[in-house]
Amino acid sequence: MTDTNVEAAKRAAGQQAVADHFDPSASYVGIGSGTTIVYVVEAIKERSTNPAIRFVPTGYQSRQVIINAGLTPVSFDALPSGILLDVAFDGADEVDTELNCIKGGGACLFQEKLVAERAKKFVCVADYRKRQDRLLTNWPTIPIEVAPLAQIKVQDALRVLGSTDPRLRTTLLEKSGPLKTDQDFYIIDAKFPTLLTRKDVKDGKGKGDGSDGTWEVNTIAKAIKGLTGVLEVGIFSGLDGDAAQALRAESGEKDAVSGGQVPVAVYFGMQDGSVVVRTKDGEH
Ligand SMILES: O=C(CO)[C@H](O)[C@H](O)COP(=O)(O)O
Repeated sequence: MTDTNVEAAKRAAGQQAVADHFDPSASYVGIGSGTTIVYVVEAIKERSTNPAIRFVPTGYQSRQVIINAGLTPVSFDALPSGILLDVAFDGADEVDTELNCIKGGGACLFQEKLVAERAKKFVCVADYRKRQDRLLTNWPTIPIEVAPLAQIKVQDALRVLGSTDPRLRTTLLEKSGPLKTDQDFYIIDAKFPTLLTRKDVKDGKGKGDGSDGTWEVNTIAKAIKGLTGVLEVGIFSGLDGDAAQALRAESGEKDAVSGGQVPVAVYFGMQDGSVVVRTKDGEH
């Protein structure tokens, strides 16, 4: 499989996700980070001539993609209180059957989570390599954003939770030192065994609470998020869904369907040119 096929898969997924979920009369649209989101923006640009739409970026790269497409960015902290985004699109590093995602391969997980939770619906777009039954199947690590001062302390705590190799992410030119996020924090990439879904735990495949060496997605996300020094964890799961739903209820949104961090749909571009859509009801 060549890179050209992977890029074609990303483009096909982006086109279909935008056709299904982008409304040209939208007011606010979230734009995630990475290489796949570029095709989402390309598809939006093909459809929209509405200059009133404001696009909310999830970091520096995302903002550049919006500007380069001739669209108008608005910073997350400039959004009026109580306003929800009509939709947020983003990529993912891996997705399981319960639509939990690993994100942060591009170090933008904190702002990506803010934007996803603020949207009436969160839609993910990815290529076939990201389509798995469980997290940490093909993607090796959980990205975690930490305060520089707490880096070593958090790495020690991750080892206690069972991470075999929690590594500080460096820049591509390793000699330049640790990679800094848009918040000027560090990223630790923590290796863990493949994560169980809620269904796996119900089916008795493991306790999922770390006591037998297995972790369920939401449980490990909560454990890592609870470590002092951690700004955010690159697991997008049902964790904050209730809070997000409460925010939507408060704003009186009737069409709110997202579970917060968990996408309503994930579009996977496949090797044969087709697109598989995964939702909570299965795949089609
Ligand atoms: O979470 C992210 C950045 O932090 C990206 O959305 C994720 O890494 C997917 O990137 P790509 O589309 O390049 O595969």
